[in-house]
Amino acid sequence: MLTTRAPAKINLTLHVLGRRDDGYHALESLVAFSGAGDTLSLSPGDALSLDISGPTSSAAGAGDDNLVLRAARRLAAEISGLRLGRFRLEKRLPVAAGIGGGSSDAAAALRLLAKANHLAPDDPRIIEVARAVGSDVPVCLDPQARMMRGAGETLGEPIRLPLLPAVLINPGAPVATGPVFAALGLRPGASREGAAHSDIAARPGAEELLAALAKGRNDLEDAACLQAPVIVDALALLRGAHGCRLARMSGSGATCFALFSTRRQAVRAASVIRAQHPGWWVKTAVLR
Ligand SMILES: C[C@](O)(CO)[C@H](O)COP(=O)(O)OP(=O)(O)OC[C@H]1O[C@@H](n2ccc(N)nc2=O)[C@H](O)[C@@H]1O
Ligand SMILES: Nc1ncnc2c1ncn2[C@@H]1O[C@H](COP(=O)(O)OP(=O)(O)OP(=O)(O)O)[C@@H](O)[C@H]1O
Repeated sequence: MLTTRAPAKINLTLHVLGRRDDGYHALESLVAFSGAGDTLSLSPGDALSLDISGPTSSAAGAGDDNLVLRAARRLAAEISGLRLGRFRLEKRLPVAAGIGGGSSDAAAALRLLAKANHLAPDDPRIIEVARAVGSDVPVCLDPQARMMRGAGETLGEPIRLPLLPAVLINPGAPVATGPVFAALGLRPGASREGAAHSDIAARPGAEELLAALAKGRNDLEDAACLQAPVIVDALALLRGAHGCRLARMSGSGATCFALFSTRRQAVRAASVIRAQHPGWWVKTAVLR
């Protein structure tokens, strides 16, 4: 049996530069990954199936449209004779949460199928299938911090992040990605004003990175807050936490993250928020 982790994707910045003629939005985003994630295993075989368990399995669904199965079927359509098998997904990440849980699961499925079939992880057919399954899937194929551009298909070199103790919180309101982009009201072909994204060094120091992040933003935050006003409360809680250096929403929401100087501050903030909101998903993480 082959096993891999499907870590949460965090958009440390997310700038929307405009809307392309194909309807997708042109982005610039510094993406990082957290230790929190799902676990996916594959017992290689001829028939394709998926068993799913874990606290958020019912929200993700085990049907044919699960992104694990969609990715596997698409790769099988590309590569005749592809060895498939029985996937087991332990689903822990909140669903429709702005942290790319489904995308990370799809990318994990492609990594496992590559291994089971002795394909290079960067085989062009795998990359093509990743793009077709979802905008966030390519960046999740090799989950390391990097810049993501275009609609998600253009990836920079890995960035070695400094130690960044973080807290991730999800207040439990699912947010669908399409309507949040649509709420920006951009016509195809439109471009947007806004400060350019700061350059990020290959190995930034902590203060250097925090200064670059402070100049950035998440352009989907306002639209997501209108759909799920509880995000405003989540951000306020993080910003008020002792030692919080920066708090922002990830992706199209509703998960928000905060960065701290020390792990102790992050642990303390998480336990305070957990006590105030026992129903929320609250995790400490080190971003990479
Ligand atoms: C917001 C992000 O999570 C940031 O990383 C991604 O851009 C979204 O990635 P995703 O959830 O994998 O998105 P997809 O499943 O490809 O697209 C969902 C919907 O979001 C919109 N969409 C997505 C990506 C993009 N660059 N522009 C868009 O307008 C499209 O309406 C699309 O129908
Ligand atoms: N394995 C999966 N895990 C989570 N959601 C899945 C999965 N397969 C299919 N889905 C469906 O995909 C949709 C998006 O879920 P996901 O958790 O990936 O959203 P997200 O965190 O907002 O993603 P992104 O940050 O990429 O926009 C949900 O409506 C869900 O039902």
